[in-house]
Amino acid sequence: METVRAAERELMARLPEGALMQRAAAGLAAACADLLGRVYGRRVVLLVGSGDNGGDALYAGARLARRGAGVTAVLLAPERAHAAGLAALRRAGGRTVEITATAETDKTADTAKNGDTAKTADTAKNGDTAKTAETADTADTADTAKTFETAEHAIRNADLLLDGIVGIGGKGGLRPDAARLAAFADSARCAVVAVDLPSGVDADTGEVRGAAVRADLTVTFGTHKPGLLVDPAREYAGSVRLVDIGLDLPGEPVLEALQHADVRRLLPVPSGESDKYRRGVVGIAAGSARYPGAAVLAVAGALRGGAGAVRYVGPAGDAVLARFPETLVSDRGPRQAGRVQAWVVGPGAGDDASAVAEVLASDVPVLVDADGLRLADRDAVRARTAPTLMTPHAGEAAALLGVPREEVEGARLASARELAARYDATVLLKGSTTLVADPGGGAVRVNPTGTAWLATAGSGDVLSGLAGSLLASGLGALDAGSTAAYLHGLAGRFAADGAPVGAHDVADAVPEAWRDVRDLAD
Ligand SMILES: NC(=O)C1=CN([C@@H]2O[C@H](COP(=O)(O)OP(=O)(O)OC[C@H]3O[C@@H](n4cnc5c(N)ncnc54)[C@H](OP(=O)(O)O)[C@@H]3O)[C@@H](O)[C@H]2O)[C@@H](O)CC1
Ligand SMILES: Nc1ncnc2c1ncn2[C@@H]1O[C@H](COP(=O)(O)OP(=O)(O)O)[C@@H](O)[C@H]1O
Ligand SMILES: [K+]
Repeated sequence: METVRAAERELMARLPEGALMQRAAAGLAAACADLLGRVYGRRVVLLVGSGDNGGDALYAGARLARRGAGVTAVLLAPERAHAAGLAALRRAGGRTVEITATAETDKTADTAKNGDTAKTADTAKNGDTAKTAETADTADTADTAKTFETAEHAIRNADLLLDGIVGIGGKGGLRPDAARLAAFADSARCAVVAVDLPSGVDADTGEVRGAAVRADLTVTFGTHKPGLLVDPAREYAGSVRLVDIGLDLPGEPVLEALQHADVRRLLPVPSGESDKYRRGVVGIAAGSARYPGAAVLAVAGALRGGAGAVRYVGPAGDAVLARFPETLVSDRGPRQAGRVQAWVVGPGAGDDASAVAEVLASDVPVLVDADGLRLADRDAVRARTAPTLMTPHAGEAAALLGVPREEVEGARLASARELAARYDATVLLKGSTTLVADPGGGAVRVNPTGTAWLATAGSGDVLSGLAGSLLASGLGALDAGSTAAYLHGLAGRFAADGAPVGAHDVADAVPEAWRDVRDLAD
């Protein structure tokens, strides 16, 4: 987030004080109004932390109050709440509930004990304040419980809840009092809007440590924070709306997502001079007596990926030919199977280590999947001169990294990068958010088309064949992996259309995905 902060600093130096926050708050209030439909008479609750994220919530609350909403701000650290934002809310007729900090978790309780009369004066002046913290001496456990109870009551009766606890300034997991408010937000019946990002998620990595707010909508400012696009944080964010506050972000982004127009530019299209060999031949070394279906599905994907021919090597030749008579089947090992422009090795391959070693020793691009990942020698992968694309799911990535699966699922971005660095290979990490990372660093590609309907046995085999075919037709590993994931996701959506499908249905829908990209780009 340092780039965002630097861009904000630069812009703030050129703008009148508070202008950026006003832009943010205006966009936030507009998004809330859209969600509410009618603003007048609605009950809006703001969860307000001690930083500028709370300030955004307060200013947006003031705007909604001016349009007739009944707005209550729950102040997590009343003495440190954004002063101008709070004043604006009060001027607009908003109410406040002041959380008395749990003594052992927040030093502001001590400040209060020293006689913080400003708070009392404020509340007295503003007669509609729900909590009356007479003197600081009453800041005991019972008082704390009471303020939380008041907050919970307000949240239970709200039509809309804004989470302004922390934004990009949040450090580590939410502290206990903030976590308690996040839990209230979780049980709220109304829509929850996160300000900039759901409190408790890491803006840079998408990691979630401990409690975090689950939002229906996140209104984010200036730029999509990388964490909002990667699970698990993505799930906490709900849908994401970007408010342009005029930031000019320098440098390379951490994440990027292909769009239709990008994919169309990448898709190989045969020309007048093409023949089947010039379009590229992809070799599939997959399947076993136990898992012949993996070979069939990988070939099914490969036939739809742009290569001019698919060569199959392995013990499932009969099954492959029965389904796809156009396949060139060889009963010899990969080394003797004839020339290919790229290999796919591993799906359903069992323990055939020699096929994996032979393929890795070739000088053409190689995609390693499934069993192949376990059997691939790391030094052999690192020593390759042609590109290597590895396509693990979280469990396979965890085994390669020597960590529990949950660790990969909780830190997808870091895991994909780490694996790419260790193997000096491009890594496509499959799952709820598919990421493709190059070994040299640079922006990681996040696939925007995925759907949970793809979580069906064998759909990874289809993806391998598809990506291998794109490698054979000349795309680099990053482009082949991300283009395949894009088409695969679309194909999953078209095939499923809201109902369960098998992996072969996904393969059958790839041409439809291809046409969609070609026809709808721009
Ligand atoms: N800059 C700009 O121009 C613009 C910025 N904008 C907005 O500002 C936001 C960034 O504001 P920010 O930098 O004030 O930090 P913020 O996210 O409010 O958090 C810091 C506060 O949280 C606290 N805290 C920290 N960790 C915590 C935890 N684990 N659990 C609980 N509390 C924790 C921390 O407490 P402390 O550590 O100081 O005790 C501190 O008080 C940004 O996301 C966007 O919304 C927009 O208006 C556009 C213009
Ligand atoms: N929850 C999910 N949301 C979106 N895509 C998913 C989800 N779960 C799995 N997928 C996708 O489904 C495919 C499953 O592949 P994989 O795990 O290799 O299964 P298999 O080995 O059975 O083929 C991958 O493309 C993966 O990204
Ligand atoms: K927030």
